[in-house]
Amino acid sequence: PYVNTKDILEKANKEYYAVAAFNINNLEFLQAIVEGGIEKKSPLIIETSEGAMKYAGMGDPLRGASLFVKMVREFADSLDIPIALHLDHGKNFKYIISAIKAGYSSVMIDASDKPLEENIKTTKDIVRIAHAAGVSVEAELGKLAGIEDNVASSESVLVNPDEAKYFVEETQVDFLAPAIGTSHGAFKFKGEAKLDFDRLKKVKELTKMPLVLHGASSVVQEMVEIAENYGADFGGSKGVPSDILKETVRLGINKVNTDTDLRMAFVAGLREFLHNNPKEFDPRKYMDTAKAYVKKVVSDRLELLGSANKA
Ligand SMILES: O=C(COP(=O)(O)O)NO
Ligand SMILES: [Ca+2]
Ligand code: NA
Ligand SMILES: [Zn+2]
Repeated sequence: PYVNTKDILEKANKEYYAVAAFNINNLEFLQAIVEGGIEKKSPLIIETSEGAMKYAGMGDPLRGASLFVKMVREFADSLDIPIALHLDHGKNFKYIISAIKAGYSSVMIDASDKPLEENIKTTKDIVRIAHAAGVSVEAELGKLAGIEDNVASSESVLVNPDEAKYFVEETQVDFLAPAIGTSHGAFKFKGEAKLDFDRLKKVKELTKMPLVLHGASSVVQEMVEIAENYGADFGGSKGVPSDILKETVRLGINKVNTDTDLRMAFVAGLREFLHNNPKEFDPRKYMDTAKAYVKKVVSDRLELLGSANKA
Protein backbone atom coordinates (compact mmCIF):
# COMPACT_ATOMS: atom_id res chain seq x y z
CA PRO A 1 0.00 0.00 0.00
CA TYR A 2 0.90 3.69 -0.47
CA VAL A 3 1.49 5.09 3.01
CA ASN A 4 2.63 8.19 4.87
CA THR A 5 6.38 8.28 5.54
CA LYS A 6 5.66 9.11 9.18
CA ASP A 7 3.88 5.75 9.68
CA ILE A 8 6.90 3.87 8.35
CA LEU A 9 9.31 5.88 10.50
CA GLU A 10 7.29 5.80 13.75
CA LYS A 11 7.38 1.99 13.60
CA ALA A 12 11.11 2.00 12.84
CA ASN A 13 11.68 4.44 15.69
CA LYS A 14 9.87 2.18 18.15
CA GLU A 15 11.69 -0.95 17.05
CA TYR A 16 15.11 0.63 16.47
CA TYR A 17 15.69 -0.28 12.85
CA ALA A 18 16.10 1.94 9.80
CA VAL A 19 14.36 2.18 6.46
CA ALA A 20 16.29 3.17 3.36
CA ALA A 21 15.12 6.19 1.38
CA PHE A 22 16.23 5.56 -2.20
CA ASN A 23 16.45 8.38 -4.74
CA ILE A 24 15.03 7.89 -8.23
CA ASN A 25 14.97 9.88 -11.46
CA ASN A 26 13.39 7.29 -13.77
CA LEU A 27 11.36 4.10 -14.10
CA GLU A 28 14.27 1.63 -14.10
CA PHE A 29 15.63 2.63 -10.66
CA LEU A 30 12.08 2.46 -9.25
CA GLN A 31 11.61 -1.03 -10.69
CA ALA A 32 14.89 -2.27 -9.21
CA ILE A 33 14.15 -0.75 -5.77
CA VAL A 34 10.63 -2.22 -5.69
CA GLU A 35 12.02 -5.65 -6.64
CA GLY A 36 14.44 -5.42 -3.72
CA GLY A 37 11.63 -4.43 -1.35
CA ILE A 38 9.47 -7.33 -2.47
CA GLU A 39 12.34 -9.80 -2.09
CA LYS A 40 13.17 -8.55 1.42
CA LYS A 41 9.55 -7.93 2.48
CA SER A 42 10.62 -4.45 3.52
CA PRO A 43 8.94 -1.04 3.70
CA LEU A 44 10.37 1.38 1.14
CA ILE A 45 10.76 5.14 1.00
CA ILE A 46 11.17 6.39 -2.55
CA GLU A 47 12.52 9.93 -2.72
CA THR A 48 13.09 12.45 -5.49
CA SER A 49 15.11 15.64 -5.46
CA GLU A 50 13.78 18.89 -6.94
CA GLY A 51 16.11 18.21 -9.87
CA ALA A 52 14.43 14.85 -10.42
CA MET A 53 11.00 16.53 -10.50
CA LYS A 54 12.27 18.97 -13.14
CA TYR A 55 13.97 16.16 -15.10
CA ALA A 56 10.91 13.88 -15.18
CA GLY A 57 8.59 16.78 -15.94
CA MET A 58 10.85 18.00 -18.75
CA GLY A 59 11.22 21.34 -17.00
CA ASP A 60 7.80 21.38 -15.30
CA PRO A 61 8.20 20.34 -11.63
CA LEU A 62 4.47 19.85 -11.02
CA ARG A 63 4.24 17.53 -14.02
CA GLY A 64 7.32 15.68 -12.73
CA ALA A 65 5.87 15.39 -9.24
CA SER A 66 2.59 14.10 -10.55
CA LEU A 67 4.37 11.57 -12.78
CA PHE A 68 6.33 10.21 -9.82
CA VAL A 69 3.20 10.00 -7.65
CA LYS A 70 1.38 8.05 -10.37
CA MET A 71 4.34 5.68 -10.95
CA VAL A 72 4.95 5.01 -7.26
CA ARG A 73 1.23 4.65 -6.45
CA GLU A 74 0.84 2.17 -9.32
CA PHE A 75 3.39 -0.10 -7.68
CA ALA A 76 2.40 0.65 -4.07
CA ASP A 77 -1.33 0.04 -4.55
CA SER A 78 -0.68 -3.39 -6.02
CA LEU A 79 1.83 -4.65 -3.40
CA ASP A 80 1.76 -5.78 0.24
CA ILE A 81 4.83 -3.80 1.26
CA PRO A 82 4.29 -0.21 2.51
CA ILE A 83 5.77 2.38 0.12
CA ALA A 84 6.02 6.15 0.68
CA LEU A 85 7.11 8.94 -1.69
CA HIS A 86 9.23 11.77 -0.26
CA LEU A 87 10.55 15.05 -1.64
CA ASP A 88 14.26 15.15 -0.80
CA HIS A 89 16.03 18.48 -0.08
CA GLY A 90 13.06 20.70 -0.77
CA LYS A 91 14.36 24.28 -0.93
CA ASN A 92 12.14 25.98 -3.46
CA PHE A 93 8.63 26.83 -2.19
CA LYS A 94 7.06 26.17 -5.62
CA TYR A 95 8.58 22.67 -5.75
CA ILE A 96 7.53 21.81 -2.19
CA ILE A 97 3.95 22.93 -2.83
CA SER A 98 3.95 21.01 -6.14
CA ALA A 99 4.96 17.83 -4.31
CA ILE A 100 2.21 18.34 -1.71
CA LYS A 101 -0.33 19.11 -4.41
CA ALA A 102 0.69 16.05 -6.45
CA GLY A 103 0.21 13.72 -3.44
CA TYR A 104 3.67 13.03 -2.02
CA SER A 105 3.65 11.26 1.38
CA SER A 106 6.18 13.70 2.84
CA VAL A 107 8.44 16.62 2.00
CA MET A 108 11.80 17.79 3.29
CA ILE A 109 12.21 21.52 3.83
CA ASP A 110 15.97 22.00 3.80
CA ALA A 111 16.75 25.42 5.27
CA SER A 112 19.82 24.10 7.08
CA ASP A 113 22.07 26.67 5.44
CA LYS A 114 20.06 29.48 7.09
CA PRO A 115 20.57 30.84 10.63
CA LEU A 116 18.58 28.87 13.21
CA GLU A 117 15.70 31.33 13.64
CA GLU A 118 15.25 31.57 9.87
CA ASN A 119 15.39 27.78 9.53
CA ILE A 120 12.67 27.59 12.22
CA LYS A 121 10.45 30.19 10.56
CA THR A 122 10.69 28.62 7.09
CA THR A 123 10.17 25.13 8.47
CA LYS A 124 7.12 26.23 10.50
CA ASP A 125 5.54 27.68 7.34
CA ILE A 126 5.96 24.38 5.48
CA VAL A 127 4.82 22.26 8.46
CA ARG A 128 1.59 24.31 8.70
CA ILE A 129 0.77 23.77 5.02
CA ALA A 130 1.95 20.15 4.79
CA HIS A 131 0.17 19.02 7.97
CA ALA A 132 -3.05 20.68 6.75
CA ALA A 133 -2.74 18.41 3.72
CA GLY A 134 -1.85 15.28 5.76
CA VAL A 135 1.77 15.33 4.52
CA SER A 136 4.65 14.73 6.95
CA VAL A 137 7.76 16.92 7.09
CA GLU A 138 11.53 16.41 7.39
CA ALA A 139 13.98 19.21 8.24
CA GLU A 140 17.75 19.38 8.62
CA LEU A 141 20.03 20.91 11.24
CA GLY A 142 23.69 21.47 10.59
CA LYS A 143 25.39 21.31 7.21
CA LEU A 144 26.86 18.39 5.33
CA ALA A 145 30.33 18.91 3.93
CA GLY A 146 31.04 18.36 0.25
CA ILE A 147 28.52 19.16 -2.41
CA GLU A 148 25.19 19.74 -0.68
CA ASP A 149 22.23 20.23 -2.98
CA ASN A 150 24.37 21.52 -5.87
CA VAL A 151 25.88 24.13 -3.58
CA ALA A 152 29.47 23.40 -2.55
CA SER A 153 29.35 23.88 1.20
CA SER A 154 32.99 23.35 2.08
CA GLU A 155 32.78 23.15 5.86
CA SER A 156 30.42 20.73 7.53
CA VAL A 157 28.60 22.24 10.51
CA LEU A 158 27.64 19.48 12.91
CA VAL A 159 24.30 19.52 14.69
CA ASN A 160 24.03 21.11 18.14
CA PRO A 161 21.87 18.66 20.17
CA ASP A 162 20.35 21.36 22.43
CA GLU A 163 19.43 23.38 19.36
CA ALA A 164 17.82 20.23 17.90
CA LYS A 165 15.49 19.88 20.89
CA TYR A 166 14.46 23.55 20.64
CA PHE A 167 14.08 23.27 16.85
CA VAL A 168 11.70 20.29 16.90
CA GLU A 169 9.59 21.79 19.71
CA GLU A 170 9.26 25.07 17.82
CA THR A 171 8.63 23.55 14.38
CA GLN A 172 6.76 20.27 15.13
CA VAL A 173 8.56 18.55 12.25
CA ASP A 174 7.91 14.81 12.00
CA PHE A 175 11.49 13.69 11.42
CA LEU A 176 14.88 15.41 11.66
CA ALA A 177 18.17 15.09 9.76
CA PRO A 178 21.03 15.97 12.16
CA ALA A 179 24.38 16.59 10.40
CA ILE A 180 26.91 14.28 12.10
CA GLY A 181 29.77 14.28 9.59
CA THR A 182 28.51 12.71 6.38
CA SER A 183 28.39 14.42 2.99
CA HIS A 184 26.67 13.73 -0.32
CA GLY A 185 28.30 11.91 -3.21
CA ALA A 186 31.08 9.35 -3.60
CA PHE A 187 33.96 11.23 -1.90
CA LYS A 188 32.86 11.51 1.70
CA PHE A 189 36.07 11.19 3.64
CA LYS A 190 39.63 12.26 2.85
CA GLY A 191 41.09 10.04 5.54
CA GLU A 192 39.40 7.60 7.91
CA ALA A 193 35.59 7.51 7.94
CA LYS A 194 34.34 9.07 11.18
CA LEU A 195 30.88 10.24 12.35
CA ASP A 196 30.00 12.07 15.54
CA PHE A 197 28.14 9.30 17.40
CA ASP A 198 28.07 11.36 20.58
CA ARG A 199 26.02 14.13 19.00
CA LEU A 200 23.69 11.59 17.42
CA LYS A 201 23.12 9.89 20.79
CA LYS A 202 22.34 13.25 22.42
CA VAL A 203 19.93 14.31 19.64
CA LYS A 204 18.06 11.02 20.04
CA GLU A 205 17.86 11.35 23.83
CA LEU A 206 16.61 14.94 23.58
CA THR A 207 14.12 14.49 20.72
CA LYS A 208 13.13 10.79 20.86
CA MET A 209 11.88 11.21 17.28
CA PRO A 210 12.68 9.45 13.97
CA LEU A 211 16.07 10.66 12.72
CA VAL A 212 17.46 10.80 9.17
CA LEU A 213 21.00 10.19 7.94
CA HIS A 214 21.90 12.04 4.75
CA GLY A 215 24.97 11.16 2.69
CA ALA A 216 24.65 7.56 3.85
CA SER A 217 25.90 5.67 0.77
CA SER A 218 28.72 3.20 1.42
CA VAL A 219 30.33 3.28 -2.06
CA VAL A 220 30.10 -0.49 -2.62
CA GLN A 221 33.60 -1.76 -3.54
CA GLU A 222 32.23 -4.61 -5.68
CA MET A 223 30.42 -2.11 -7.90
CA VAL A 224 33.39 0.26 -8.05
CA GLU A 225 35.57 -2.62 -9.31
CA ILE A 226 33.09 -3.71 -11.99
CA ALA A 227 32.59 -0.14 -13.19
CA GLU A 228 36.35 0.52 -13.28
CA ASN A 229 36.83 -2.77 -15.14
CA TYR A 230 34.79 -1.28 -17.95
CA GLY A 231 36.21 2.23 -18.13
CA ALA A 232 34.90 4.13 -15.10
CA ASP A 233 37.25 6.24 -12.97
CA PHE A 234 36.05 6.32 -9.37
CA GLY A 235 39.50 6.89 -7.88
CA GLY A 236 39.42 8.29 -4.35
CA SER A 237 35.77 7.33 -3.76
CA LYS A 238 34.88 6.46 -0.16
CA GLY A 239 31.53 6.05 1.60
CA VAL A 240 30.15 5.23 5.02
CA PRO A 241 31.46 1.77 6.03
CA SER A 242 28.72 -0.78 6.90
CA ASP A 243 29.76 -1.11 10.55
CA ILE A 244 29.55 2.66 11.04
CA LEU A 245 26.17 2.73 9.32
CA LYS A 246 24.90 -0.04 11.59
CA GLU A 247 26.08 1.91 14.63
CA THR A 248 24.06 4.96 13.56
CA VAL A 249 20.96 2.73 13.40
CA ARG A 250 21.72 1.37 16.86
CA LEU A 251 21.95 4.99 18.06
CA GLY A 252 18.59 5.97 16.56
CA ILE A 253 18.82 6.71 12.85
CA ASN A 254 15.57 5.52 11.20
CA LYS A 255 15.67 6.87 7.59
CA VAL A 256 18.86 6.33 5.57
CA ASN A 257 19.13 8.40 2.39
CA THR A 258 20.81 6.39 -0.38
CA ASP A 259 21.44 7.76 -3.87
CA THR A 260 25.12 7.39 -4.83
CA ASP A 261 25.26 3.62 -4.24
CA LEU A 262 22.40 3.01 -6.67
CA ARG A 263 23.89 5.33 -9.29
CA MET A 264 27.24 3.51 -9.14
CA ALA A 265 25.57 0.07 -9.30
CA PHE A 266 23.51 1.10 -12.32
CA VAL A 267 26.44 2.49 -14.27
CA ALA A 268 28.57 -0.58 -13.40
CA GLY A 269 25.92 -2.86 -14.90
CA LEU A 270 25.42 -0.64 -17.91
CA ARG A 271 29.14 -0.43 -18.66
CA GLU A 272 29.58 -4.19 -18.26
CA PHE A 273 26.62 -5.06 -20.46
CA LEU A 274 27.42 -2.62 -23.25
CA HIS A 275 31.06 -3.73 -23.33
CA ASN A 276 30.08 -7.41 -23.58
CA ASN A 277 27.13 -7.03 -25.94
CA PRO A 278 28.17 -4.75 -28.81
CA LYS A 279 25.26 -5.88 -30.97
CA GLU A 280 22.48 -5.20 -28.43
CA PHE A 281 20.25 -2.11 -28.66
CA ASP A 282 17.05 -3.20 -26.88
CA PRO A 283 16.75 -0.99 -23.74
CA ARG A 284 14.98 -3.81 -21.91
CA LYS A 285 18.13 -5.84 -22.43
CA TYR A 286 20.98 -3.36 -22.11
CA MET A 287 19.59 -1.98 -18.83
CA ASP A 288 18.97 -5.45 -17.43
CA THR A 289 22.32 -5.94 -15.70
CA ALA A 290 22.18 -2.34 -14.49
CA LYS A 291 18.82 -2.97 -12.82
CA ALA A 292 19.99 -6.30 -11.39
CA TYR A 293 22.97 -4.59 -9.72
CA VAL A 294 20.77 -1.84 -8.29
CA LYS A 295 18.43 -4.49 -6.92
CA LYS A 296 21.39 -6.29 -5.31
CA VAL A 297 22.61 -3.13 -3.59
CA VAL A 298 19.05 -2.35 -2.48
CA SER A 299 18.47 -5.83 -1.05
CA ASP A 300 21.77 -5.84 0.83
CA ARG A 301 21.06 -2.41 2.31
CA LEU A 302 17.53 -3.37 3.44
CA GLU A 303 19.07 -6.37 5.21
CA LEU A 304 21.83 -4.28 6.79
CA LEU A 305 19.42 -1.62 8.11
CA GLY A 306 17.11 -4.20 9.70
CA SER A 307 13.95 -3.41 7.73
CA ALA A 308 13.80 -6.82 6.04
CA ASN A 309 10.61 -8.68 7.03
CA LYS A 310 9.22 -5.51 8.65
CA ALA A 311 6.65 -4.86 5.91
O1 LIG B 1 21.63 12.24 1.28
C1 LIG B 1 21.29 11.81 0.19
C2 LIG B 1 22.07 10.75 -0.57
O2 LIG B 1 23.37 10.59 -0.06
P1 LIG B 1 24.46 9.72 -0.86
O3 LIG B 1 25.08 10.60 -1.90
O4 LIG B 1 25.44 9.29 0.17
O5 LIG B 1 23.74 8.55 -1.50
N1 LIG B 1 20.16 12.26 -0.39
O6 LIG B 1 19.43 13.22 0.20
CA1 LIG C 1 21.02 21.13 3.85
NA1 NA D 1 15.27 13.88 2.68
ZN1 LIG E 1 20.74 14.44 1.38
